[in-house]
Amino acid sequence: MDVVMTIAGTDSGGGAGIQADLKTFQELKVFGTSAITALTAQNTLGVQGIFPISPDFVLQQLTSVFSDFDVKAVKTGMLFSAEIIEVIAHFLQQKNVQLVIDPVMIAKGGESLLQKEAVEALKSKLIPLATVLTPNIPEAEVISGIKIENEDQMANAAHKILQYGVQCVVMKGGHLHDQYSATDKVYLADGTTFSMKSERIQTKHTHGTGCTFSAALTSFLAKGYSLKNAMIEAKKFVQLAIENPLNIGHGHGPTNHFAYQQRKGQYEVSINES
Ligand SMILES: Nc1ncnc2c1ncn2[C@@H]1O[C@H](COP(=O)(O)OP(=O)(O)O)[C@@H](O)[C@H]1O
Ligand SMILES: Cc1ncc(COP(=O)(O)OP(=O)(O)O)c(N)n1
Repeated sequence: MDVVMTIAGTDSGGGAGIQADLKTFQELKVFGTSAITALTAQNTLGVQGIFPISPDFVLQQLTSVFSDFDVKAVKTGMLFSAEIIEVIAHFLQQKNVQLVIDPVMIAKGGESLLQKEAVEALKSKLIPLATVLTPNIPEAEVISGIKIENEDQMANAAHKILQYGVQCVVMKGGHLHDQYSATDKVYLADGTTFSMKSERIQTKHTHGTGCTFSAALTSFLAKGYSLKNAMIEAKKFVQLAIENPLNIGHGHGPTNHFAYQQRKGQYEVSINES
């Protein structure tokens, strides 16, 4: 059994964060472990409270898991502070794992999940260790310092981020103003690029899509898929999760982690090489 880990914050409402990651791991038949960076009191309407965990205790969780399991791949989500990022980066730089970083900054309701002064630590300490970085458009703007309104700016931002030392950047297109499609663009350090296009689902139930995508990507990497195939299957996982909503909660509801196993044979992501 392949062992994976999520280093992230909790979501008491179960749609994002640690809960979304573990549900995704379970559906993809990898063994999920975790190190929790912060507790959030959260539901589909927003984040009502944040209780950060001390950096020492984050380290204790990492040490417990790694001293016992052969962890193949790790993903990070909500990291909250520079101090927590520094502890994680110091720990992971001594480990031989594939690392997926979802640079979570702001929740859908506008609440900050990463302190502003932590962005520098993310850029200088953690991103250089990553196999893949999966920013949404606003996160890519903060990390690169480039405003993104068109494809050229997207490419410029991705190439600037690649210079921080990460091997691959996936610019997630959920926030792009495209009525018909949700296109994620993938930029690799070797200069190759491809895009993954799917139909844009008209729904408000997209809470936790970024967490779910990065957890699925981490699972497929742990199972030995190539970077490209892991990316394509992760996109399929999140598309089916959005397309088959659970319709629970009174706000932006969670996605459906069960749908991939039920319907994966019925859906293909459209790939465009360039
Ligand atoms: N309405 C939608 N229809 C289909 N796919 C979507 C939709 N919204 C987001 N996605 C997909 O969900 C994933 C997460 O994207 P995004 O919303 O940009 O990230 P985040 O949740 O981090 O803000 C991406 O693969 C994106 O293309
Ligand atoms: C604890 C926690 N982690 C991450 C997020 C953000 O999740 P994301 O997948 O980006 O989804 P939305 O915030 O856009 O719904 C979160 N809310 N909580």
